[in-house]
Amino acid sequence: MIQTDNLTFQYTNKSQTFSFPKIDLKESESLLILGKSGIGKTTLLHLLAGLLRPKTGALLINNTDISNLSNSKLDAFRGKHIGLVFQKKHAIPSLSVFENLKARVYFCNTKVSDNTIDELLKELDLMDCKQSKVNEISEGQLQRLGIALSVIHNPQVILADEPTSSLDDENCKTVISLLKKQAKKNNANLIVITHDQRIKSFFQNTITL
Ligand SMILES: Nc1ncnc2c1ncn2[C@@H]1O[C@H](COP(=O)(O)OP(=O)(O)OP(=O)(O)O)[C@@H](O)[C@H]1O
Repeated sequence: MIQTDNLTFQYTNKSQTFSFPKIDLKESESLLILGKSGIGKTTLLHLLAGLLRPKTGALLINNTDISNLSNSKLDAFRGKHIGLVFQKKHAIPSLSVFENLKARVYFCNTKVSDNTIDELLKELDLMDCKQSKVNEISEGQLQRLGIALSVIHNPQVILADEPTSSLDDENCKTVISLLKKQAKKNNANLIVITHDQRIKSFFQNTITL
């Protein structure tokens, strides 16, 4: 469950203040946030992830106002409840696919069995490269590993920053379907930000910034 109200943000030493529209998502609802380059999509996503702090406004995730949490509580909250799919891939190149997932579980301070990791690898068609180093796998596999890393700890909120912009039509469809499937599994909220108009039809709720 995500609610925002009167959310504004200003980067240090910049005059522009961003004002974001209200968001009100019930359990398991998804949202597509569209908008042209530079309008503030990534900024909004980083606010929702607690990576930036709002200038004003409320930001509730599962009834916790994350804008009021201390840095350490926010880190713990993010580790437990939020899954981030970044534009830039965040896997560790020198580790294998499996080791990356084990490392993510460790850093999220949670417990996930090796069997559960295998299940996720099967769902995302990554079993063949389970023991491969990240710098030896294909772009598509890397994209799917990004999804696996963002959902391995069963977050209540999945936030994806431009997950499809560099993909062809078929892979674009696959990635959105996988994100939606992973969100559905946990009744999680899925929020995708993009300027990729191809994925509009996959979402009932959309906001254009
Ligand atoms: N760390 C930062 N410090 C200062 N200004 C920033 C910072 N990050 C982004 N900005 C500025 O804020 C504005 C919005 O950036 P943001 O990345 O949120 O846009 P966006 O809509 O996601 O763009 P794109 O679609 O190109 O990724 C831009 O003008 C950008 O230069």
